[in-house]
Amino acid sequence: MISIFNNKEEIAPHAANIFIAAAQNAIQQRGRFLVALTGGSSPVSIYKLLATPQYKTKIDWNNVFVFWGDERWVSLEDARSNAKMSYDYLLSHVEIPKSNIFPMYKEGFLPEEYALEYEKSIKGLTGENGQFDLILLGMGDDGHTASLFPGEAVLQENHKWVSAYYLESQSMYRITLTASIINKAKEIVVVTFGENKAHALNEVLYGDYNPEKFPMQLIKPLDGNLLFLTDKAAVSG
Ligand SMILES: O=C(O)[C@H](O)[C@@H](O)[C@H](O)[C@H](O)COP(=O)(O)O
Repeated sequence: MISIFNNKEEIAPHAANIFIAAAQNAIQQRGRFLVALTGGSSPVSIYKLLATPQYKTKIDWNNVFVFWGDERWVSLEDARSNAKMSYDYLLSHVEIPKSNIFPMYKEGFLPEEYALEYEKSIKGLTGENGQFDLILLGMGDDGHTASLFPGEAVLQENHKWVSAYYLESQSMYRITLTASIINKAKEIVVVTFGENKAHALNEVLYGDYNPEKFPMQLIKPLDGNLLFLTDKAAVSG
């Protein structure tokens, strides 16, 4: 499903309300809310909103468990860290136990080793079913999502839930949830807007199936819901 807003400012309250509803339902039904956050610039206004008293008091943060969809393999203080961004705008402003937060980086680990650890951490909460209550994703201008980049071997990963690899084009390691675990989620919300996304979004939604070129096409929940939150500029292509 796709919801098209007039502009990006209208997206944030809608996304924040989806987050709150998903958290309240999950906590009511299963006693905890398991969410994967996204990096990029698109979620910033959503995180800021969730950190305001009006929104944050609607969630029992003690029962929220935070993971990420992907990460640049950089320290948690690095300006490129998705975890840092999420702390700066959201996690530092809510009463969430530190032990409920699972950044996709750990000092002293190799990225591939930590990918295995990260998968274990997810299994520790979900068991073998691997079901997140909510996964937030963004989409790059090239149609990548999380760190599922066009043409990379990780696109074919059907077994591992978490994978780390060296991304030549950015000269850095990336660590990412794979499509196989993302697609197990109850709810997947893709936040992407602006005219730069128009070409990729059009291909992802209406083009031929070619996930090697537009990896976002791999995101097809097995049993859950997929929602795109976008603006008019991104559907103008
Ligand atoms: O940057 C990241 O951490 C994510 O890996 C990436 O998938 C991101 O969501 C897109 O690149 C969109 O980024 P923008 O929201 O900045 O357009």
